[in-house]
Amino acid sequence: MAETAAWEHEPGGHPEFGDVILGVKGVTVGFGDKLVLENLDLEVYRREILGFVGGSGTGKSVLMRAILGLTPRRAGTVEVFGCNLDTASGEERLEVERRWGVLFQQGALFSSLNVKQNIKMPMREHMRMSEQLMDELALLKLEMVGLPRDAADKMPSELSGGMIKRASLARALALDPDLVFLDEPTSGLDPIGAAAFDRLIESLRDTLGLTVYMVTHDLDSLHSICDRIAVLGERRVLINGSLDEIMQFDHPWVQSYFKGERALRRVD
Ligand SMILES: Nc1ncnc2c1ncn2[C@@H]1O[C@H](COP(=O)(O)OP(=O)(O)OP(=O)(O)O)[C@@H](O)[C@H]1O
Repeated sequence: MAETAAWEHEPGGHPEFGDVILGVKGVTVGFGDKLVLENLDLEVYRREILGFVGGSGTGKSVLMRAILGLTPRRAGTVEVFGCNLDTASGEERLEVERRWGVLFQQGALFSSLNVKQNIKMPMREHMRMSEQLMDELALLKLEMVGLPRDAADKMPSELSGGMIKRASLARALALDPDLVFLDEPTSGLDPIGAAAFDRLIESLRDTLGLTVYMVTHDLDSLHSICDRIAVLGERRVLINGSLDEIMQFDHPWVQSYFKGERALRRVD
């Protein structure tokens, strides 16, 4: 894993969870005359699994893309590993990018590359390594996410939905990141596949010390692996806290989401 910067050991983190790995302050994003996010604040702490929820179209993906620098912000700052992404030099920004991995909603594997080539892409982009070393590392990542070796030579079109998610996660882990962004990692998986994927995320957090930012609609994931939940609504984070704290929060969307018919039908 990459070395941690000195600032990360400085005091000032969350009393329960630890240092701030991702700090979003006053972020505003809009398209034309429509504001999607306004003056939004959010912190993500070291080694936690943060579940990020909100109604459809509230801006969860937009926020993730704004943090990653793929969608422009109209205001606000984003600090990752203590590095302000607006004032960072090109080299500092690259260093931050080497320390995060991203799993996009549809997996977003390159359809013309096989699984191994997909996993090697970030290595090729960011590191200078021999082809043989990249091959070996790619196979290691496959093993980490529970895919068989022979998946390496398969094209994305030959994979099941669950295998695509795992292959995409293997690519997100290619550079041994400290922070991973997961956009609806269990969507499209059957309940058994989704539960297995949850366990995988949790065990990677435990063994690799990852910090996980996970956009999800999956009530089971929120219940079973998230340490903290943030709820997006009305263009900002309405509340963040433990599941119990969120469930006490008197807001119509929160109440119907966490205590509605589907929530009550969940079997623990
Ligand atoms: N590039 C864009 N141009 C214009 N509008 C956009 C763009 N990207 C997103 N939006 C709008 O921003 C709003 C938030 O979209 P976003 O995809 O972030 O929602 P979401 O919370 O992730 O929804 P879901 O849970 O359904 O995936 C939507 O109204 C969407 O149409």
